[in-house]
Amino acid sequence: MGSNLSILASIAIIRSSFNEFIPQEIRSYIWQFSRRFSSELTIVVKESHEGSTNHLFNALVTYLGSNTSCSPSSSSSSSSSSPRRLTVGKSESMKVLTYGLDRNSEIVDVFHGIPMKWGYYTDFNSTLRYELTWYELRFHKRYTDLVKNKYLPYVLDMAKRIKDQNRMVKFYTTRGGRDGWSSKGQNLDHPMTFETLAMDGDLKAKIIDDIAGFIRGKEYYKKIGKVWKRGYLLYGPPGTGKSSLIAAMANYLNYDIYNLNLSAVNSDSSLEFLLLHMSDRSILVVEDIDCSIMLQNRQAGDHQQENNTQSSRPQVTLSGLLNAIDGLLSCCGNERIIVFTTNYKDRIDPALLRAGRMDMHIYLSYCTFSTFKQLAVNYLDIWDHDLFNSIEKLIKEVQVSPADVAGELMKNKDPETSLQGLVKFLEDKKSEVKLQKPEIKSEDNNSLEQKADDTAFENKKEAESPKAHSTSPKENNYRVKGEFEPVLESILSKHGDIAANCSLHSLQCRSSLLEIVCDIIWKLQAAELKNLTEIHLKSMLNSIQDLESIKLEVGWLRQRLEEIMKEMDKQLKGRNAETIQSNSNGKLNCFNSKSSIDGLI
Ligand SMILES: Nc1ncnc2c1ncn2[C@@H]1O[C@H](COP(=O)(O)OP(=O)(O)OP(=O)(O)O)[C@@H](O)[C@H]1O
Repeated sequence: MGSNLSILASIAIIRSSFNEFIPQEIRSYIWQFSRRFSSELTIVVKESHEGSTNHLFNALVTYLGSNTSCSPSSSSSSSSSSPRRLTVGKSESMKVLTYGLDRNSEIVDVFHGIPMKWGYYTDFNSTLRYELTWYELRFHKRYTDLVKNKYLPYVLDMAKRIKDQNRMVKFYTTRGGRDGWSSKGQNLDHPMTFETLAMDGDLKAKIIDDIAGFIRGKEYYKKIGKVWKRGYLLYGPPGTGKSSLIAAMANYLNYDIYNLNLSAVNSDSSLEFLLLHMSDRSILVVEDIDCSIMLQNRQAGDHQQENNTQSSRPQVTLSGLLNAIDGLLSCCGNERIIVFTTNYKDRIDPALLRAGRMDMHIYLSYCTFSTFKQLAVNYLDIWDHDLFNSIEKLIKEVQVSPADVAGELMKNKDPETSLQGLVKFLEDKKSEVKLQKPEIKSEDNNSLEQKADDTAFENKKEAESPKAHSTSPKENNYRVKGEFEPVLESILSKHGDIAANCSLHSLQCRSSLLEIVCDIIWKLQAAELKNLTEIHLKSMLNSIQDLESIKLEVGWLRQRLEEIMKEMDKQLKGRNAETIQSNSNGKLNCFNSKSSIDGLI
């Protein structure tokens, strides 16, 4: 293969010298004469075709240009020899320098082991005062079908990919109403990549795998009859990297971002209009989906009416959004990614979150030690330091976002000073939390959220207390998400090993079931209790009944959920219809959170 290539390269050099020194007319005559005896076929690709732009010509400019600069297009199915003269330039819409064949130069592209001999020629037409340019492809006649059916489509496809890879990612925003997207789009100059994004290694690898699988999945999606799109829900506290992850995705895929501000869209038809005017290979982002519109109220009845009572301006409805995501409308685009972000996953209607709409739910957590270590590499260029041990200990004790940590690390370029600053910041946070304890415990504080915090705090305190627990997740080797560990610890401590008699025996299955229980407790004790709806409660009860059916001992939790359900019924019945419509929408607005989980764990 190597010697073949060098022979072909030498031929190309001789040909290009020949082109430089022999006049065009004589060259044409010689070629025509020699081709009578040749087994080669020549295909000519002109700049325009049937009166309009020839896309194959433009694709060749990109494809052959990239081959000359040894860029990624030299895939396993194709390799090429280098030409002697190149052109080079950079346009505003490209991230990199782009190369091209210079006039009258040639290159051999080897496709599946077969030489494809390309030449780029120009001729000045003095009558039209116009320079004609064209590419010629020469290959052995026996490969005609291969060239037509495989090679040329391959060139078109590769050129598109190379162009997409090299072009600047654009960022579009909604202009409101029927005005569509901001017309030109801004160049997205966000430097975040998966290399610089600080995140636990496994999760990062899982996300990259998922995205890579998606972009390779054209045939698979076609085969299973699904629209080629994928949804990601990014949730977690502020400053944990949701927007950064979106930027990393866009830079990895080289997809444009369409940032959809739902509150600026005044009807379902405007939303349709916007989605129809997005390009393929793009990411649709709806940030803070829980705040954008009153999407969580689907179960309460007529949305339009509901929305109109809450705001004088009509808005997008939940069914409009669902239709946009996976109704017929979604078939109008290909290779699209939809990303929702929220700080409060529980506030989103489950219909929006189900698989097929949001295929992967990604929790962005508070800063862990491994996240910190990546930030230290990014910001200070250090992999280790004497202060790392203290930081590891402190980071486990306080909840700080990667944004908080990044902010501290940015304050000083000297690692010692910067890390000392971070240690101080974490210690201050720790003592702030300690100072807040008596405040939260204050008897006369009746606010629902604080009571919920209070209970959460009590549980955390119990989990942190040095008093030995009779059963701990670690003792049982149960593995649950980090944020559930204290909850599980409290459950096991109060109720013993509730999975001991479970009919599923593997540790992994039991851990997953315990995560469901923790999730329910978490939801009950979290500050979002005021948003608890009847539908949420019913779904929790269903899960608990399923868990009981496989002998998980969660009768205590079922009983409590039933009590809450009864209380909710009582409250809803007690209110008059008008109040229900304007206020509660089936939510447990004034249920006392403390009593909902008091004594549970
Ligand atoms: N995981 C991370 N890796 C690297 N930098 C991060 C990460 N998380 C946050 N940062 C830093 O903090 C800044 C804010 O983070 P970002 O906007 O991505 O958080 P967010 O979760 O989207 O916040 P919000 O919920 O408030 O919108 C980023 O510009 C970045 O500098």
